[in-house]
Amino acid sequence: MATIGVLIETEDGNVKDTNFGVLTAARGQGDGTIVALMMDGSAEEAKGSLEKYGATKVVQVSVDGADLDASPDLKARALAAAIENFNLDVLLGLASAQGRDLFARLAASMDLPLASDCVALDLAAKTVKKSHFSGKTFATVKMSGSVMLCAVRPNAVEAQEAPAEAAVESFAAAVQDPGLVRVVDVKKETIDNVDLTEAAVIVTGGRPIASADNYKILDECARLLGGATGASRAAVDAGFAPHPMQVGQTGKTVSPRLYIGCGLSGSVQHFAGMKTSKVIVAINTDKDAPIFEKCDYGIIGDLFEVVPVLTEVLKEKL
Ligand SMILES: Cc1cc2nc3c(=O)[nH]c(=O)nc-3n(C[C@H](O)[C@H](O)[C@H](O)COP(=O)(O)OP(=O)(O)OC[C@H]3O[C@@H](n4cnc5c(N)ncnc54)[C@H](O)[C@@H]3O)c2cc1C
Repeated sequence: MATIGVLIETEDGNVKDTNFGVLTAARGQGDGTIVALMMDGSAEEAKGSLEKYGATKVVQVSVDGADLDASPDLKARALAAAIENFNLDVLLGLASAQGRDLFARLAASMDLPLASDCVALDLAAKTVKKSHFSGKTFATVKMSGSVMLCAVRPNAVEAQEAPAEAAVESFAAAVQDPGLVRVVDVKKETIDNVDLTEAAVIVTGGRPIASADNYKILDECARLLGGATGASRAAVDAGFAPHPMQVGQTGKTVSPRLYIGCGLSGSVQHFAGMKTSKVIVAINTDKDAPIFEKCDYGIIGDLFEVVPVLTEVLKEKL
């Protein structure tokens, strides 16, 4: 039976909600020990939320006197030391920008197999299902090696609570910084939006949105649902939205619980980025639009009429 580690990501010191789906994926797949590894934030503060989703140990990983955020290689080395110290058979984490970077360094430094963008896992069989070719296909991949490294697509596994008792520990890794790369500055996206790749709800506007200002109609609806606003490439190319909002083959890959597409034709390139959404709702004036073949619920109507009504209803109900 495997001992499973989960690398926890935080934002502004708080545990991101998307970690809970990864903890859920880890549960029931090993010997019952789930080690949550934290390299930022506070293990003491995170304990309550992590044990609610099944973590049995929460470990603060550090390197004496070092700023791990400034050296991605040092961070990977510290994580490698933690894997060895806690005898992990598997390490799971988020396939976020940070997770993809760190897991790739870890796999290279430890010469271990890595599967990124996983949407389903069978750790006993050492297989994972992962997205391939911009989401056009899914591959089931068999992994070998002493430790499996898997980065899981945010929201791909639905978070389910399973309360456990977690002990908190500290682990100071005795590792050296190879000094190859140093982060000197970090610039965050300036758009006032929840991170698209981790949002549980996304309201996306296509070409007919017609102006940057009109996105406010979608923003209001998305905010009420605690979600983010996205855009199609046609809308981005027309200058109505910045590229960080683009969903699709050449934009972001997302997997929210609810995806509301407003004025999207349903192109394969757009679907490449959002087809693993749990529920897809389409609003389109054309009853023959291809998107109606691919959605769970379709509304034939003008987004400028439908979305404001939806927003008013949400205001009443929420
Ligand atoms: C290599 C490559 C990569 C690409 N990558 C991406 C990508 O990452 N993301 C992406 O989105 N696209 C991508 N594209 C572009 C893609 O092929 C489509 O052109 C694009 O997705 C179309 O955007 P759209 O659905 O917003 O616009 P349109 O195709 O113009 O569709 C608009 C839809 O809105 C409906 N409509 C019109 N008015 C209203 C209204 N008032 N209310 C409701 N519905 C209305 C219309 O009936 C129509 O179905 C890529 C293309 C290529 C070749």
